[in-house]
Amino acid sequence: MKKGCLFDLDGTLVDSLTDLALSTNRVLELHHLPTHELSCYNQFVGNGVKKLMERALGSEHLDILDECLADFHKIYEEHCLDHTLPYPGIVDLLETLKAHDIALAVVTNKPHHLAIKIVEHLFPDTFVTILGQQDLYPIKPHPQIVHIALMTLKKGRQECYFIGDSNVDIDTGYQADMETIGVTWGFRGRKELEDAGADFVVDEPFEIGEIVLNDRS
Ligand SMILES: O=C(O)COP(=O)(O)O
Repeated sequence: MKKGCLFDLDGTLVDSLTDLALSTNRVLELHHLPTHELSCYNQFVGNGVKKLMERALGSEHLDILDECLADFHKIYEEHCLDHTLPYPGIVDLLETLKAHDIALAVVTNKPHHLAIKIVEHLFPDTFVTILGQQDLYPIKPHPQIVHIALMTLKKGRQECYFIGDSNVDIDTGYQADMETIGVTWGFRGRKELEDAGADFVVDEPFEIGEIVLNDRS
């Protein structure tokens, strides 16, 4: 049986799209630029805040990227828990996994301090470690952040699943030589996860529990 799960955050554990989109659109408004529909942000999120802002600005406005990033950090820090909630079934799943002594970690491209703020608020005392984007290591899909999480969990890569909603997550798990579970309720959907080569693709959180607890490897 597997002994640990490494979870992506945005689009996997929590639906954070509205807060990310509203904060980014607020930055665009401050700079008198056109805003984007909420649905566009499904594709903008996943490679960290810098990439999110680059995508929202478009290639013709990258000269103001640093300014916009500073504005985003201020606005999003204040609003990151306005609408952000766990997806239905996630809290039950995490409780089931914990009850079976599965060690849990969050591995996200969201800025580290905000990942901690959101996860500790929505899932207190649930995760052994929460790792977000910081200058100490590259963002996903580079596997270094996974190696740090596994060391903290004191688990080997074959003992854990990497679970996420995007090709970045599946690629991260692949590069770390782990089995991967793609989730379809997040920002990207089944096709992207299958194309990325996910070992499993699930439509409901409880299915993760079934895969992890029935694992015979
Ligand atoms: O900020 C992002 O790019 C999204 O972070 P994620 O790794 O939790 O999907």
